[in-house]
Amino acid sequence: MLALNRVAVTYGNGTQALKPTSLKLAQGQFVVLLGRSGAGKSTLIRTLNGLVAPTSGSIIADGVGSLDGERALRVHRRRTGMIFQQHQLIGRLSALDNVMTGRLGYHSSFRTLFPLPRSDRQLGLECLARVGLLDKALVRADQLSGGQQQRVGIARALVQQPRLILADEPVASLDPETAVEVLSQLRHICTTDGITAVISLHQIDLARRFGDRVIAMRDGSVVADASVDELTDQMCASIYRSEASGRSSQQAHHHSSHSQPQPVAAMEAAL
Ligand SMILES: Nc1ncnc2c1ncn2[C@@H]1O[C@H](COP(=O)(O)OP(=O)(O)OP(=O)(O)O)[C@@H](O)[C@H]1O
Repeated sequence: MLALNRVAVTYGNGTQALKPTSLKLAQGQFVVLLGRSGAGKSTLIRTLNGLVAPTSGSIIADGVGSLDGERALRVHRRRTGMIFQQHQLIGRLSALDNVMTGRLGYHSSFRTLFPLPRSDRQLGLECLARVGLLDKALVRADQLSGGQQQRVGIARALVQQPRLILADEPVASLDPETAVEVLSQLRHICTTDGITAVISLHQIDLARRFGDRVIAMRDGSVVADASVDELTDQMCASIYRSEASGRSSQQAHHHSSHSQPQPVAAMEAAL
């Protein structure tokens, strides 16, 4: 549903955060991005909904075409839900009102001066029900637990009726058990609705448990791209080892210099 054709990003300060990258994301695929801090995961995620414009290359989305066009980008953004590490909820608003902010893209700025239509509120309540928080609809967001706030974040993405969900380290600030709950819920919803998801995580066990496909990044490049079935126990163990003991940068540079991402073999060195 989304194709990146040699997309590269260089920020204003000269940092090349994403080297020319070509990827195809199938509709309904649950894709996990792994990589150390600074590898370029956030940049890739932000590029996928046009928050960061590619310096070169193009992104084509099914049904809207190239995201270079303003109209195409607007339509694509409307059907792309974002989930953030720190939820980015408005603390003094209720859970439901936070969810409803996800509908704003569907209305003109003039329309949003007035209460949103009843059908939108109904949809908001349904989305809260799907994340198990219907009973918290009227509770202020800042009175919810971290896990509940993140579930409100999921509901806010869902109310957009998205084709694509992008999540930048959505469970980084949650305890391990809550992280699993939140990811299970997200995974279940994406599978049920056929939503494509691109999610950055730092835990390989979660990547393995929830992803269909794992993409590892290093220094702005995709260095490994594998289906989750190709990830063996041995490889995961070696990834943990290299994470724990610090990795050989020489080895990493060797791999990142490949113009084509390597499959599983490179995953070990990638992280
Ligand atoms: N707005 C920006 N302006 C300049 N440089 C940036 C900007 N955002 C990110 N960078 C740089 O681009 C590189 C990739 O950063 P990015 O945030 O994409 O990595 P990441 O893999 O998401 O890291 P993390 O796991 O810490 O979020 C880093 O060197 C970072 O310092």
